[in-house]
Amino acid sequence: MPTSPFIVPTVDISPYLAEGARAHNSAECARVAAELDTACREVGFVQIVGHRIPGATVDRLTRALDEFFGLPLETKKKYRRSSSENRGYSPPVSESLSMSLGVQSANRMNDFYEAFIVGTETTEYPDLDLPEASYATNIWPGDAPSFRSAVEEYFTHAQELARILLAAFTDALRVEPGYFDAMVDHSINALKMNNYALPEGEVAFDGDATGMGAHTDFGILTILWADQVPGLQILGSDNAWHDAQPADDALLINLGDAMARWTNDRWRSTVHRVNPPITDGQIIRRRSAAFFFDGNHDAVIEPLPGTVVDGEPGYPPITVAENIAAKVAGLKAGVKPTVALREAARVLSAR
Ligand SMILES: O=C(O)CCC(=O)C(=O)O
Ligand SMILES: [Fe+2]
Repeated sequence: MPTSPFIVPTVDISPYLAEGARAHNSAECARVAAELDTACREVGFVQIVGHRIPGATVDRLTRALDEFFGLPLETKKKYRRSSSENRGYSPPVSESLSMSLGVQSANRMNDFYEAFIVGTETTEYPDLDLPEASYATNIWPGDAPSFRSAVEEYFTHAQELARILLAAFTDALRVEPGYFDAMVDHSINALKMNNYALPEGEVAFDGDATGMGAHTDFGILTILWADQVPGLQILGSDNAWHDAQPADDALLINLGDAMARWTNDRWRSTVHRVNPPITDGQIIRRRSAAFFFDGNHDAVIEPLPGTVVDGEPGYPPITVAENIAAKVAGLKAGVKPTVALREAARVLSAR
C-alpha cells in the first residue's frame, strides 16, 4: 500500500499579528491555535506564512552570511570562543550535534557545517544578576563589516515573532494567557547561522560526512530560515526520515526540549538532521539560520498540570540552563549526557 506523503503543515499566523490581537480571542486566532495544535502533535514542525519578517531583512541576513562565511578560514577562526560559551565561530567539523543526545555518528566524524552564533547578553538586563555562562558576551566579526547590523536586525524581528508564537502556542495548549510569561521575561535567545560547505583544500572531505547530525533543539521553539537548497530531514512518527523543504517565503517552526517536557511529549521535540546534496563529490552549498527561543536560564521546566496520566513517566524537572549546558557539552566537547534521553532512543530506532 503506498504511504501517504510526509507533509509539514502550513499555518498562516497573521491573525496573531493583527492589530488588537493581544486579546487573541477572535475566531481567526482560535482557528490558528487549533491548526498549530494539530501540527505540533503530529509533526513537531510547521511552516508559517504571514509572519511579517520583511523579505529585505532576510536578504540582508543572507548577504551577511555570504560576507562572513566567504572569508578565509584563518580569518574566521579569529572569532572562535571557548566551547562553554556557545558564541562566535565554529569551524567545519568542530561540532557533533548527535552527541548532544549522546549518540555517536556512524562514521565517528563530526558534522561538516560551520556556524556563527550570537545571542542574549547579560547587559540586556542590567537589573538582573544573570550568569555570563548562559548570557555570554557576543563577538562580532569586524572583517565582515555589514554582518552586525544585518544580524541584529533579523534577530530583533525573530525575537518578536517568537513571543507571538508563544502566545499562539499558549492558546493551542489551552493554558491561561500569560502562563509562560514569568519563564521567558529574560529569555536566552540565540541565532545560529549555518553554512554547509567545505572550502576546497582547506578541510579533508570524507564522502560519508554528515552536514548536521540528528538532534532535537534545546529550547522552547525554533524559527528556522533556510535557503532553497534541500538537505533538512525530519524523523517522523513512523521512525523514517523525511525531506522537509520550506516554501520560498515560509519559515519553519519547530519545538524544542522545553515544549516536549511541558507537554510530556504530547507535542514533540522532533529529531532532525541535515544532509545537503553532493554532486560529483562536491557539496552543494546550503545556508540556514536557526533562532532559538530558549526561556529564562532559571526557569524550571516540568510537565504542565494534567499532562502526566497516572502511572505514566513524566520528565523530571530541569532548568533551562541545565538542559542547554548538558547538550552543549555533548555538541562541542563530546561529553555524553549522564541521563538516558527519550530523544536518543528515537534516533537509535530510526530506519
Ligand atoms: O540547517 C537546517 O536546516 C537546520 C539547522 C538546525 O537544525 C540547527 O541549527 O539546530
Ligand atoms: Fe536543529
